[in-house]
Amino acid sequence: MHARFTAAFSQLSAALQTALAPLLEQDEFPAFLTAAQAEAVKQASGLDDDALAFALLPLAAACSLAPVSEFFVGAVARGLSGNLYFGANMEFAGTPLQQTIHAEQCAVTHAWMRGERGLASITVNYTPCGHCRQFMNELNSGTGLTIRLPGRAPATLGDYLPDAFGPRDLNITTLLMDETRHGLSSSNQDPLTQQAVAAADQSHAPYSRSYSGVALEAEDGAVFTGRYAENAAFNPSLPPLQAALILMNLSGRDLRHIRRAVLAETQGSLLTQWPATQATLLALGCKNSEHHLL
Ligand SMILES: O=c1ccn([C@H]2C[C@H](O)[C@@H](CO)O2)c(=O)[nH]1
Ligand SMILES: [Zn+2]
Repeated sequence: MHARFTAAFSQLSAALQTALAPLLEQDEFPAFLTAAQAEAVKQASGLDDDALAFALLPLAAACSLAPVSEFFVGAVARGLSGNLYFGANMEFAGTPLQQTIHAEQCAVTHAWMRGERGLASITVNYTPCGHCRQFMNELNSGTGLTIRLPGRAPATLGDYLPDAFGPRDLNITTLLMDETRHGLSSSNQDPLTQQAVAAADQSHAPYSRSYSGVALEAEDGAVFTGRYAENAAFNPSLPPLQAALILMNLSGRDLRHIRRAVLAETQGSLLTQWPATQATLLALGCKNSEHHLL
């Protein structure tokens, strides 16, 4: 089991420990449970869907990187498939606070990057901040998304975000997690570049149409990709590097072990991710970053 989970795992009920041990002891626990795995864990532990999501929160929070706040937030997103995806907040020393990833953004992006096409609910160990409420209002579940917090009755995003401003106010109909392709391709045959291009092709950038994606190669050869996710209110948008860092962190790898990085983005568009991407990578000790214009 990855060392970050041991303390949280030891606090779980005996039945839940027995049910989760085979998953956590895999060579690389991917920080999500398939619907079938979640069903088996429910059977073995006697927990229902909601109780299981709450019980998993300490494990999700154990994935937090919080050198600034030392405030460890965990989230578990349930996809329409029934899969359960972990999320945790991630802070980056040596960068502006704007580079921070909230636990809710992490869980949502995790689900999206693994091909989930919508969310049913999200369970969080603290009340979601305004920025997260706005970030989640970009999802195709709209204000109907169920939010579960400790000690509160389940409520919807609409309850937590009354009078919401969202994509429809800007006449946008393709929502976050909707299937989308922009027809982007590149003749460059480098595999890492191709992965960054594929991520850009599936990015959510209906406001700027500045599509972008990132591919990271870890020192052990593993590759992590990230798609850009824009938000109707602009500031809660999540850059493509952050999406890739989410998958790398959740895999259990140290973010200071990036061997090579590629940012692919559309040429001549209004926005660019390049300076911020390069700066955050430098703060993580990665000097080997490339900019591929499409
Ligand atoms: O809804 C919230 C509120 C805060 N945080 C994180 C962001 C930052 O890392 C830390 C302190 O705000 O907690 C979240 O993950 N979700
Ligand atoms: Zn937040």
